[in-house]
Amino acid sequence: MSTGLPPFLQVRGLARRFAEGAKPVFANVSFSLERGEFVCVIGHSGCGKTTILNILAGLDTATLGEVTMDGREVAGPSLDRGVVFQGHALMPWLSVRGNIAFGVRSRWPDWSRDKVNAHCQKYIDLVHLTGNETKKPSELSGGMKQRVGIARAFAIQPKMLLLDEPFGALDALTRGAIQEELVRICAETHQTVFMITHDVDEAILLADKILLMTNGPEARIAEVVVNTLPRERTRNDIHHHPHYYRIRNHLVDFLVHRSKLLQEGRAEEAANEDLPRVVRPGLEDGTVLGAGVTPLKQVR
Ligand SMILES: Nc1ncnc2c1ncn2[C@@H]1O[C@H](COP(=O)(O)OP(=O)(O)OP(=O)(O)O)[C@@H](O)[C@H]1O
Repeated sequence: MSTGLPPFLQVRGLARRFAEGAKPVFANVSFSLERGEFVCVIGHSGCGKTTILNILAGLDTATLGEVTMDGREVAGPSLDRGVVFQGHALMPWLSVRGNIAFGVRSRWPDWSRDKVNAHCQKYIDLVHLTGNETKKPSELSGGMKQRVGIARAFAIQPKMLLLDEPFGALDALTRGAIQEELVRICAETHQTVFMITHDVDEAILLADKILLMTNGPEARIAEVVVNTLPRERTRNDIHHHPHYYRIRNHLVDFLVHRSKLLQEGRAEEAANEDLPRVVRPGLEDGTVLGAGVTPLKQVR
């Protein structure tokens, strides 16, 4: 239901060009997130997903367009936004606790050592790393390192969490376990999340909305798929839901066929009305998606 307030995160008309005279990697990218929403973005390699995430993080600057979060323009990195990279990017000389404490001390410089440690412990426990506090990254498995990355991002209590394929390098079992932890932590903390993934099942498990990007150059968001599965879902039961395969087939069909057709301007051939809730942000006329998102088609 609309509150009449601007969305928590508003992205308008974003474009990024890396060389003078070259086509932009993506153009007219517009979307919004509400507080507490979990959004995944899916698109082929090179369409600009990481670049968009970096712009949201304040680590890169758009050639055109603007990003506002909580009413303020994003103009540089901030502890209001926590980032988890695929390669976890831990500081190898610091322990598990040290890696997490680093951001916590920056966020709350006045806190005592005991308070910092107690705060870190809460997040170490949350990601089930209790007992590993003094280990260095070299002593941890890939899954444990990724848990440290997640704990570090959550511990600064960011207004928004940005996840760049955080589970891409993990084996299927570890990935599943951490995905479920992420679902649990997000439910407990009502965290707002923007996440890149190549895995459609991961997107259906985690996301409230799935942004589908066409191929680059000049990639754009062609559809916003609203996940109609109940939010209380687990990896083990999700495929029993009657909508599961409809949503999954829609996403796979987009990646296999429609993303390319849309990039070639063949929007009519790419039309697909097989889902109950799909928003097409200004597919033909380039209308900016934002506060005025309109479901152009709702098929039941
Ligand atoms: N700093 C840069 N300088 C020049 N080109 C860049 C730079 N960063 C990204 N690019 C180019 O922009 C395009 C989009 O890159 P980006 O990493 O954002 O894509 P992606 O969708 O995240 O890809 P993947 O799924 O493979 O991670 C690529 O063609 C890449 O080579």
